[in-house]
Amino acid sequence: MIRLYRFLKPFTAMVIGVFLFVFLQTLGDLYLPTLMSDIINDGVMQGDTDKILQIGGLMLLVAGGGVICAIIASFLSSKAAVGLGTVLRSKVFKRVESFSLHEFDKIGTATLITRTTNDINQIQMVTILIMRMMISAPMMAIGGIILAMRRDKPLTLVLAVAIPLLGIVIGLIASKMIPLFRMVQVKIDRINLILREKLTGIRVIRAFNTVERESKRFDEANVDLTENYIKVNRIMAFMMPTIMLIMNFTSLAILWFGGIRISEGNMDLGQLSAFTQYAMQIMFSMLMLAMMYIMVPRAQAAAVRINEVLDTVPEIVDPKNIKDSYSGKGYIEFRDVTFSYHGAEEPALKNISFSAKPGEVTAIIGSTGAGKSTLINLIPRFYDIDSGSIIIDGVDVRDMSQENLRAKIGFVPQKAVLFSGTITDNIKFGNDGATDAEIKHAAEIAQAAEFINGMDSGYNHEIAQGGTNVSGGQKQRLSIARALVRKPEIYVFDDSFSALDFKTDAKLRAALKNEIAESTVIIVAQRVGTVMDADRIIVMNEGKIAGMGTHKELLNTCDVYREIVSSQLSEEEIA
Ligand SMILES: Nc1ncnc2c1ncn2[C@@H]1O[C@H](COP(=O)(O)OP(=O)(O)OP(=O)(O)O)[C@@H](O)[C@H]1O
Repeated sequence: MIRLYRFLKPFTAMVIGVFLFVFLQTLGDLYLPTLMSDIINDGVMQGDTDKILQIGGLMLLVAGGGVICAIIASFLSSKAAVGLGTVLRSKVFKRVESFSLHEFDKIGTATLITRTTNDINQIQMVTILIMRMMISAPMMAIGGIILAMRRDKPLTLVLAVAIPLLGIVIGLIASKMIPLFRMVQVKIDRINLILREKLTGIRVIRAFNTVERESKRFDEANVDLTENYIKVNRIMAFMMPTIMLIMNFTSLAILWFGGIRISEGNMDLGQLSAFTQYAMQIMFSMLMLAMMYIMVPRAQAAAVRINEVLDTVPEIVDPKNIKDSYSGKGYIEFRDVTFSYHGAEEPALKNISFSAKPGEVTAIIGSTGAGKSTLINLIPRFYDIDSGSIIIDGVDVRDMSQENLRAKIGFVPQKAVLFSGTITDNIKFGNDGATDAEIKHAAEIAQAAEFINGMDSGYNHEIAQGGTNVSGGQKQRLSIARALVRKPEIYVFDDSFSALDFKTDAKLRAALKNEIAESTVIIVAQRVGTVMDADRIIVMNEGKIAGMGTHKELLNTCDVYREIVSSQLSEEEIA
């Protein structure tokens, strides 16, 4: 956790302020019992009203000052802790943004959300506690002991018994509570994971009537977390009365033995009253230390998880010496590329070699799981390859900056993703500087203009979160328009026409032909009709290239292609 406190630097003045005001408040708290002793001995016992008023006034002043210090310390500590939380959230978010897909696969989205929200909240809460108690608890404990001893040494024997006893009880309770608190984060992760999966898959759950089964799964995780909290609270419920019992017995013992000492003439009433208050302050400070002792490990567990994210070095980073002299505009070359997903036994792609140049359409076809999406995900360097090289415009993608590389590409993913905002916002996502005319033109080419114009607010139509208020085919067309408006050198369409009917698919491809004639186009498709006219068709099979050539060439040379074609087209169409 200490490591995270480096981010408190911008709030140094506030932290110093907290320490200062807590120090002053604690001084006041320690001074009050002495004043109480004076008011009893010099005022009440003597019947001196002036003294009572004088010391009473001073007590009010000290107490009032203490309250003001406490308010200021509370304000500053909250501000510094919330500031720390903001910085941490932003750092974690930035780090997560730089993750390659491999890190997302490895860490998991649900836990990244818990770490950015719940874990950072823990740190925030405990930071307030630490700032407030780090100074006051030890100061009150040590100061209280010294001042109590000054009042009456023999009576401190009562404390010599009570304090270790309290220490043992708190230690025992904490040892049971800390592991339970540590488990909380893991269980919240699980709830988030289930919740996320359920909410995104709600349609499938309803369609397959598995609402009850899924509710049960959620309930199990929920009950698990609840039971954990119940265990914590059970211990807490036991802790508070036990501690109060020890404290009350201590008061009783002090009054008992103090009474004896007063009757023997070794102590006066004022001293006894001050002693009792110091004893309570000592015990109270021990309680504060115990709270820290219990809360800090929980925050520590959260800190470890946050540091894990901050320390994760993304697999894909920009090289030190970025090469930015390109020898072309959109030339792609795969040289003997082999790639495996982490943890996979077999490479997903083996010895892939091909090239594509501007003005050409390269289509990739193959059965599901053949490695088509994997192949095109390597072009924007979503993953790094095991061996071989991917050269774009004469430069290895690993030698380019990710920004420059991706600026060359208009990527239309297999699963169209839209963001909340208007249709214009979503298309503009591809190019912030796009004019209204360019946006409209892109929509027309993508065959989206018709349905956009049919909407009440047209281009200002609000897309719901996750694009749930447009159809699958509309989503695909909007994500194609988003790529078009970018006017990139390379277009990558990952099965982006699959949700379109044959007519729209054909119209879209015809419109695209003129629009992107100068660019390098890579199209992944399942339909033979979509790839037939391509300049080059790559047939993928089990991660390898099974054949490459034009439709006609492949019909003669490639069995896999022939099989795909004959499964989709009639004999006449093939001929
Ligand atoms: N993130 C991943 N982690 C591990 N393995 C993966 C991952 N993504 C894909 N795979 C595996 O890699 C292989 C190729 O998958 P890929 O998605 O490239 O196939 P595809 O040809 O695009 O299939 P489809 O046409 O169904 O989209 C499959 O065996 C798949 O299980």
